[in-house]
Amino acid sequence: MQPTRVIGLMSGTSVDGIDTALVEISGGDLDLKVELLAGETYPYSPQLREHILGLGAGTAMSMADVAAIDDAIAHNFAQAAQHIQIGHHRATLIGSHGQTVYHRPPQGLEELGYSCQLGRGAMIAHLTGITTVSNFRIADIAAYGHGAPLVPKVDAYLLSHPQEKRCIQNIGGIGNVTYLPARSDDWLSQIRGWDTGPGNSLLDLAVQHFTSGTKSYDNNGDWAASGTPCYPLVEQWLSHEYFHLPPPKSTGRELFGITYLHDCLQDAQPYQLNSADFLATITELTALSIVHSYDNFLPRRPHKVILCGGGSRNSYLKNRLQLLLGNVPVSTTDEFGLSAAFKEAIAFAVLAYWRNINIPGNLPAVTGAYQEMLLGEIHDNYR
Ligand SMILES: Nc1ncnc2c1ncn2[C@@H]1O[C@H](COP(=O)(O)OP(=O)(O)OP(=O)(O)O)[C@@H](O)[C@H]1O
Ligand SMILES: CC(=O)N[C@H]1[C@@H]2OC[C@@H](O2)[C@@H](O)[C@@H]1O[C@H](C)C(=O)O
Repeated sequence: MQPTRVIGLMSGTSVDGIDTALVEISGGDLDLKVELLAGETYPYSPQLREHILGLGAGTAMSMADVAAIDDAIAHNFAQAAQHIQIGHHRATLIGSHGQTVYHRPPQGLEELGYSCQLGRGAMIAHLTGITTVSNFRIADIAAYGHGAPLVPKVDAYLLSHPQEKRCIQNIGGIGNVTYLPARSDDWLSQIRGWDTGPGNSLLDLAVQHFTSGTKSYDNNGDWAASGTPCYPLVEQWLSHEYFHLPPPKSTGRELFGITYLHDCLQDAQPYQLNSADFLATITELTALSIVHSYDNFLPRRPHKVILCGGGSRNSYLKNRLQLLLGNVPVSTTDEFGLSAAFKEAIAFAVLAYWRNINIPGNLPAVTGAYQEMLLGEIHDNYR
């Protein structure tokens, strides 16, 4: 059978731009094959980024303003899908995650979760003339799940190993892990995954704070590497209840966003840290929150930790993780043939492909849903 050409579109909690992957997919789950033909990140304009961040952070705006942001995101996503196809045969399917602007985890059985991604799939289908699957999280949430993380099942089929236990650690704005036991008869039910807490969100906000917005992130982690972590502060911050909550769990900028950063800056005042020390301290919080969550919530440490997401390019953070994990080697998915920068976009292409052939996309043991669900709403090509 001919492989299906699919575009994956994703803009994550860093709101830095639209990660776009053009892939060829064949097989189902166990025989899944994915080849990346092209990958590109198309940045948002500074104004649109500001509006999206403002909306997420609770800036008061009218419904008309929200509609304009929603439309602008859909147009940008459609444009990204058009651009990525230049020089290639046309895709027949798009999987669009959209732009998360709000995420509320469920509260037991009392209150379902709520997760809002803007950039309507129907608009993208209309503008591109390509059938588009979008709104992936709602079906899992309706089944009492968190609606996140959704990438673990894709990780399972692309990165699991017959003998090794692996942790696939995404470091985006928020961090999330997929724990993959060695592939055996009942391995799928033993996969775990959760949001570990802050990835780059606090680091990025701190860099913007110290540079009055002239820099948006700590390139390579060089600035943090020139400072020294303040461990009493790291300990204090690690006592936050999120880090002690057992999975399934998910979070977002609602918790680890600007208000959290302001609290951290206030906590740091008595220690009179300079900016480098503060960044080193936030980096240490990120690294330790990841490693502690493995120690607290996994049956045992994995054989390998494999990083992806923009934070995998932060050498200082990567080195700190390696030091804390001792003899467990830390690498990136690039070394396993899967682009660390585009893995999430690729995953939403796969989830759309699965939706189209009626393969469920969530793992109930990860999201907490009571059953497997078909993820995503299909918007036909209206042309
Ligand atoms: N060279 C680099 N050095 C240090 N950090 C980097 C580098 N490149 C990217 N980053 C970090 O990665 C972030 C973007 O990561 P990514 O695109 O994976 O996040 P996201 O997909 O928006 O988030 P999420 O996975 O939470 O949805 C940037 O905001 C920056 O903090
Ligand atoms: C609501 C939302 O967009 N959550 C994202 C976010 O970014 C990282 C972490 O928090 C993750 O759980 C999730 O995304 C990935 C793609 C997922 O669903 O697997």
